[in-house]
Order: sequence, then C-alpha cells, then structure tokens
Amino acid sequence: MDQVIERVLLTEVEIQKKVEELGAQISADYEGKDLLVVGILKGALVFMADLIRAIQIPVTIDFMAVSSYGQGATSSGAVRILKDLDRAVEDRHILIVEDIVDTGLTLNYLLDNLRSRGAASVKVCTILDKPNRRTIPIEPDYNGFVIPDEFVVGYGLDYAEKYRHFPYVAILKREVYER
Ligand SMILES: O=P(O)(O)OC[C@H]1O[C@H](OP(=O)(O)OP(=O)(O)O)[C@H](O)[C@@H]1O
Ligand code: HPA
Ligand SMILES: [Mg+2]
Repeated sequence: MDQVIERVLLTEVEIQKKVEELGAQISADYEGKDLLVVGILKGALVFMADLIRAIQIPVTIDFMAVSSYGQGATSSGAVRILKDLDRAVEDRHILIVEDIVDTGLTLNYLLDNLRSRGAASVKVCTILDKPNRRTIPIEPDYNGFVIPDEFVVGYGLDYAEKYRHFPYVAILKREVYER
C-alpha cells in the first residue's frame, strides 16, 4: 500500500463494475442520438477512457481543460478554460464526463458555457459525487459513487498533480496535504 494512503475507498473491481453499468445506461438513453462525449481534463482522463469503451453506441469525443483547484486541496472559486473544444457543438447531444463533482463550481460553469453554444442537450456523468461539499445546487445526471467529505486521489484524481495513476480511489492521509 502506498505510504500516502489512509485507506482505499473504492477498489479497481468496484469501479469497473460501476463503469459497465453507467455505459449500459448511457447506451440505452442515447440510442439513435448523435452523442458527443466531452472529457474534462485532466481528472476525467482515466474514467473517460473506461467509460467510452463501455458505451455500445457510436460516439465522438472531445476534451476541455478547466482549472479551479490549482496546486492545492481547496478550490480557488474562479474557473478558467485552459483548453477549449476543437469543434462547434450546435445541435449535438453533449455528455460531460467528470471525475468528481465537489463544490459544483466547475460543473456550473461548464453547463452554462456549453448550453450557451446551442447544444441540443447537455448532461453530466461523473464517477464520484461529494454532495456534502456542494455550494451550488447542481446534480449529475449519471453518478458512479456518492463519497464522504474526504480528499481523495487516484483513478484520475490528483493532489498537486500526483497520484492520478492509482487504479483505485483512496483517501489521502491528512498529513500529506496539511503539512
Ligand atoms: O466541484 P468542484 O469543487 O468544482 O471540483 C471538481 C473539479 O475539480 C477537479 O478539477 P481540477 O480543477 O483540480 O483540475 P484537474 O482535473 O486537472 O485535476 C475535478 O476534476 C473537477 O473538475
Ligand atoms: O477530493 C478531491 N480530490 C482531488 N481533486 C478534487 N477536486 C475536487 N475534489 C477533489
Ligand atoms: Mg485537480
């Protein structure tokens, strides 16, 4: 076990089972529709790669990179676009893919931003949801796991850009981010 980990919250096997379920649900809901899956970098990278392979209908993909957390464990509040979509999204059905919805600031910004571009619909799929931390009342349309108010890493999630590669989701030891 890695020295920085307090405990594993979700194992690789638990996550993969959930991803299959989400993929099946999304495939059924978007059958016959022109689906554009938009991954939010960098955190969604790992989940996005797994999720699109669990979706059984044709999809196209694109990415945005936004940042509100910078180097730390708390959000600065201001969301910045670091990388925008490659193409226009008018009349497309967009599914935003996130690793986590925490305060809701990032998602609120993304929903406003993408809806203003004339998409046919904009929904959200996240693998993790921390509802206790919400400052903006916003709910994902598809959610993998509701988790407690602990700072987690792995499966794409970082602390100061580290630990994204862990195949599980784990609670970071407090001493790692409070020292
Ligand atoms: O609900 P919120 O409080 O807005 O937090 C959730 C967002 O914060 C993280 O991104 P971050 O800005 O850390 O960028 P990263 O994906 O590159 O780690 C995470 O990937 C979500 O996008
Ligand atoms: O718990 C978290 N871990 C990593 N990044 C995050 N961004 C929002 N919440 C978290
Ligand atoms: Mg981050």
